[in-house]
Amino acid sequence: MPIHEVKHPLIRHKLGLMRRADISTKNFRELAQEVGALLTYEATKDFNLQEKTIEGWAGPVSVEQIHGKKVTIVPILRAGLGMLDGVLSLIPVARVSVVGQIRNEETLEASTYLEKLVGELDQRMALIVDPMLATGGSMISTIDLLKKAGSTEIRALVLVAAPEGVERVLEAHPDVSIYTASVDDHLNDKGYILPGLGDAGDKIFGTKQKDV
Ligand SMILES: O=P(O)(O)OC[C@H]1O[C@H](OP(=O)(O)OP(=O)(O)O)[C@H](O)[C@@H]1O
Ligand SMILES: O=c1cc[nH]c(=O)[nH]1
Ligand SMILES: [Mg+2]
Repeated sequence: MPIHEVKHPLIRHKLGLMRRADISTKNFRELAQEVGALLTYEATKDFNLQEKTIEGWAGPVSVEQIHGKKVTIVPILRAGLGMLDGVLSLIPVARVSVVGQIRNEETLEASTYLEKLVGELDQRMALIVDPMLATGGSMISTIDLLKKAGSTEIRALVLVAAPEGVERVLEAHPDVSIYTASVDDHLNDKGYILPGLGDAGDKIFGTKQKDV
């Protein structure tokens, strides 16, 4: 199923806390990382395991290890950095590929300003992280460039998604799975998600909130 709205009570509760208008930068940051980790838990639940015998405290013991899964985490700058540590807390050996996308606030078109990808993309699952999937432009542009660079297996982790954006992304890239804490109601006339979180980048970095 390409869209996974994760209904776990911890995620629902934490996302509810993030929606408060008066949330502090500190709390927003902490919760973005925590929900990022919980989405990672869900997005990796089909990873294959292989058995291995190791030396345990009482002799040889058979244990399970994740098999053959190299991962690159792809935070979309800026706001994606707000989830990166949460994902790394569960996949500490993952390589990080950084993509900068900025959305023109008038046209809502995304443009790429940084592309720093790790090697062997054809052998890695790419986990794109960005708190917000609004029109879908930033996500589509990121998936386009990852595929051009060799990625074949891509999953996207977003805190909140707009139905309009989900539809656009899945139309352009039906092979990509999206994991989100919520598919919200709709976009407003400025391309912001309602009820949404407001401007996630501004909340994470403590920059001035724009009039959304
Ligand atoms: O789905 P879209 O319509 O493309 O909108 C979503 C994008 O907009 C925000 O980033 P923004 O461009 O504000 O940059 P920032 O992360 O630096 O704040 C957000 O973090 C997503 O990347
Ligand atoms: O609702 C939105 C849409 C785009 N970017 C955000 O930070 N929030
Ligand atoms: Mg922003």
